[in-house]
Amino acid sequence: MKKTYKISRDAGTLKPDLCIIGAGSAGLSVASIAVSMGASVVLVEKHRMGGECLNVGCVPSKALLAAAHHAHDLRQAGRFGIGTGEGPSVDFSRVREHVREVVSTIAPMDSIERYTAMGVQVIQGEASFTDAQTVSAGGRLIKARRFVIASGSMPALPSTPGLDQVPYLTNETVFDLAEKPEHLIVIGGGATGVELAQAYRRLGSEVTLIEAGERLLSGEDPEMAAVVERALRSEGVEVRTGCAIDRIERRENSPVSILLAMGGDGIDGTHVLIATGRQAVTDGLGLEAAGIKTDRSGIRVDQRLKTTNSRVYAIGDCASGPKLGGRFTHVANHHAGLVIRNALFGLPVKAGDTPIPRVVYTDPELAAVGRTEDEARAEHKSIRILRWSFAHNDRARAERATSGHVKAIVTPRGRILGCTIVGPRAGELIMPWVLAMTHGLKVSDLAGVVYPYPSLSEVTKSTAVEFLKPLTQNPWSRRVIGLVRRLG
Ligand SMILES: Cc1cc2nc3c(=O)[nH]c(=O)nc-3n(C[C@H](O)[C@H](O)[C@H](O)COP(=O)(O)OP(=O)(O)OC[C@H]3O[C@@H](n4cnc5c(N)ncnc54)[C@H](O)[C@@H]3O)c2cc1C
Ligand SMILES: NC(=O)c1ccc[n+]([C@@H]2O[C@H](COP(=O)([O-])OP(=O)(O)OC[C@H]3O[C@@H](n4cnc5c(N)ncnc54)[C@H](O)[C@@H]3O)[C@@H](O)[C@H]2O)c1
Repeated sequence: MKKTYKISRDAGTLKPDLCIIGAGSAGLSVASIAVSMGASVVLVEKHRMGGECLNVGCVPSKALLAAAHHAHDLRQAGRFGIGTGEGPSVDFSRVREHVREVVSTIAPMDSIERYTAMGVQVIQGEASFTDAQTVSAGGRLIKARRFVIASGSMPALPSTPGLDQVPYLTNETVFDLAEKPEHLIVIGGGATGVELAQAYRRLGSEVTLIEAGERLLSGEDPEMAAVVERALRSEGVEVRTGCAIDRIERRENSPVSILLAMGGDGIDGTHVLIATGRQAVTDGLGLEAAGIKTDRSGIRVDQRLKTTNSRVYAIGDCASGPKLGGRFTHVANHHAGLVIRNALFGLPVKAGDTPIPRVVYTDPELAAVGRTEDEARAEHKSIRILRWSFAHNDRARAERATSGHVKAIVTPRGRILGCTIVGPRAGELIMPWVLAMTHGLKVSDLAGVVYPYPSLSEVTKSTAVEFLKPLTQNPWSRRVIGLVRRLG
């Protein structure tokens, strides 16, 4: 389709409606929506189109997990009467090929060619503010009506003594492994650490997972995260929580050895993966020249996602502010929509207004939206907890995947405050709860919908019906039944 706008040029200076820095999930979303609405857009990327999610984050990690789950299923096949002899044989270089193929089948969606064809002007190079209204990139100056910084995040390395003396992996390098790590030590028990620990264990590595805090997945409901932790342990992942690392060193027979502050012999491994969190990418952006302030978590934004320079927004992983929703691709995409509304149409927006789901793609998966039990108790005098176990779901029984349960938190009047699901396909099953919370539906609304039998989705109904049970025990209902009986 022919575009009706032109990027105005003034002695080589580009003057688009929007200049976006970073072509990861956040930047690409803003670019594609803005250009489809008729805005002129310049998009600057210094490294790979698609950013972290496509190249070194969500996509390769889920592809690796898919391979690992297949290996696991083969080991479990005997329970279904299927013989697999010696169990799976894992060819790591072919697993890496599979991961690369998945990335490369999605890559064209994020490519320079596709965005250029849409009408976006893509500049390859590092973008840097030269003053409050100008960015320099790829030898061009850009004076946009509005700027969007979507520069993402990178691994935050711990200051552990000795780390710089050993070869270590991060999410930026781990997917390049072509050989099985005989003993992988994963440092950090957040989503990255637990997903990759399970993936490598299922692919046949010995895995030790070291977490400084008292438990894995510290942001999630403790009893639900414990189900994931138990699953990891039962598969043979050595989980060490509450462990402060004193130093890392290379020993004669071990490329990496972790020495704990509590003493002991140390943990010897062949590889170490650092999964200790993220830090926003802010270096090289020239933020000071543009009057843009940062804090420890990233580029400071208000609820409209505006930085301390009102022409400039920051979104996705690089942004820092209350209630932004966490570092997820779907949050980056959601921020993109908010910026479009505010920057192009002048409409009021407020980040934090929308319930944001989060999913850890282990087996069992853990998915959550809204408050955990502790958070709800801190805010509300009275709450009700509704539970339903996958052990009571016929489809889960048929598939022999009965570990886990749904835990919903509601007010006494049935307003949904939060829900966490740990169990098979929890990431899909969380959606009715997200929909209900987004549109202010009550838990009784979820009970009043017909669900197909036998489906996992029936756990939603079963959980919601728990809310109605006390009503059915009300003496009034017995009286009404008695009255109707007497009427014939
Ligand atoms: C192992 C792992 C698994 C994950 N799995 C999931 C998942 O399953 N689901 C989920 O929702 N999230 C997941 N995430 C998080 C998700 O990857 C991020 O939240 C998401 O990629 C953030 O997108 P973004 O656009 O903000 O940043 P990025 O994708 O990091 O993009 C930023 C881009 O900006 C570019 N850039 C930076 N500075 C400049 C500059 N000065 N000039 C030009 N370009 C610049 C960078 O090169 C980069 O391409 C995962 C993360 C990891 C590490
Ligand atoms: N499925 C998903 O959506 C998914 C998957 C992976 C990552 N992500 C996102 O990426 C972001 C980063 O996740 P992450 O897991 O890398 O980081 P994280 O910050 O969520 O977890 C890091 C963990 O490392 C621990 N830690 C820090 N320093 C340590 C040390 N020296 N020794 C031992 N433990 C230490 C912390 O206590 C914490 O539990 C998160 O926002 C997450 O939401 C999402």
